[in-house]
Amino acid sequence: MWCRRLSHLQSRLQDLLRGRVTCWALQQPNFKSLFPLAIHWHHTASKSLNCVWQQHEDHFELQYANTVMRFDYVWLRDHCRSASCYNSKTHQRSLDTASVDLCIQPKTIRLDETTLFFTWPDGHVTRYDLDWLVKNSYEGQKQKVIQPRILWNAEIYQQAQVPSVDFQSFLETKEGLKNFLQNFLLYGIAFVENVPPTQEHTEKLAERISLIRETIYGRMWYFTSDFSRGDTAYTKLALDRHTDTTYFQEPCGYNNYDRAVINTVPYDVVHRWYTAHRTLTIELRKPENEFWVKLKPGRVGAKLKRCQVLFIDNWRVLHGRESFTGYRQLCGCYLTRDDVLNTARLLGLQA
Ligand SMILES: C[N+](C)(C)CCCC[C@H](N)C(=O)O
Ligand SMILES: O=C(O)CCC(=O)C(=O)O
Ligand SMILES: [Fe+2]
Repeated sequence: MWCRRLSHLQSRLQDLLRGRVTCWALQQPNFKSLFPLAIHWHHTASKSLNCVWQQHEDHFELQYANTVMRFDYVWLRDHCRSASCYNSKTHQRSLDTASVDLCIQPKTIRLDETTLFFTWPDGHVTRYDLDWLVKNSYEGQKQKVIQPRILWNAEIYQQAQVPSVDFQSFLETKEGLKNFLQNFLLYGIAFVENVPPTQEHTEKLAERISLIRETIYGRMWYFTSDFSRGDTAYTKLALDRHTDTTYFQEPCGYNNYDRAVINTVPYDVVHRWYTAHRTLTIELRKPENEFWVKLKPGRVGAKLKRCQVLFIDNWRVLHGRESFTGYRQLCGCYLTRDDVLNTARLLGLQA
């Protein structure tokens, strides 16, 4: 139902009379009864369509599917999907965006069934399906359900009883992989159980969902407290919660240990940063925000036992450890975010 405040319609009417609004397609017969003047409306679509548009000086306004959308004219020209503007095989734009006149306006706009046709001054015709416009408009995107995320603390996560996925099911079934990724996207961590405790099997798991990112620590890292690298990770010391590789141009996430000297901002901004850092750290160190996992050892003595693999989204969850004694070896790798999200999307998940 297109029901605007009367004052709004009157101001629109004044626009109309001043020639600023060039056309409407209105399917509300009762609309005319609001105004004494007879106004000529383009009834170019089936009555049930209920689609109204206005061509303003600097944008195109469309009301359809209970959404009021506003489109820039350069945008409407730039997103043309005609054969000369768009390669439908590669889904790539052929049109040179920089060639579009920034003051472009359509010469005519026509609605035929559910397609809007824009004819540009050079005669080029761009067609848009109404549903495509809703889906790809700024206003339509705002309504889109974004990937749900569950914010949790230790209690919430424990109570959620999030099931782990079995190694075999993860590797061999779409269902197992999808369930794992669904949990990973919802919580930012997810477990695979029953994994043979070898680097090869861990690598196989990782490659199931992503490319493995090679770094200065190697492709798959297999490390222990031998200080083979000049880093606390290669000791028995505790590690406070953190994320890794904050010193990379494409870090996994931020980390206090590795933070370099702050010398890019003046002292007063530095102090504001420390205050914000303190607020964050207090929150992060609240016991209720710590979820402790005792990773099952894959090897006890000479006996190999199946273990579990934990995947962490470094943009959502930090990791750390307690100090320990005895021999401990950890195997893992860094995954590329784009590829994890791509695998999730290929399985139909919102990521
Ligand atoms: C051992 N492993 C490769 C997993 C991590 C090494 C990370 C070292 C550094 N402190 C950082 O947080 O980036
Ligand atoms: O030893 C662990 O459990 C984690 C070590 C760590 O955080 C790291 O290597 O970055
Ligand atoms: Fe780490």
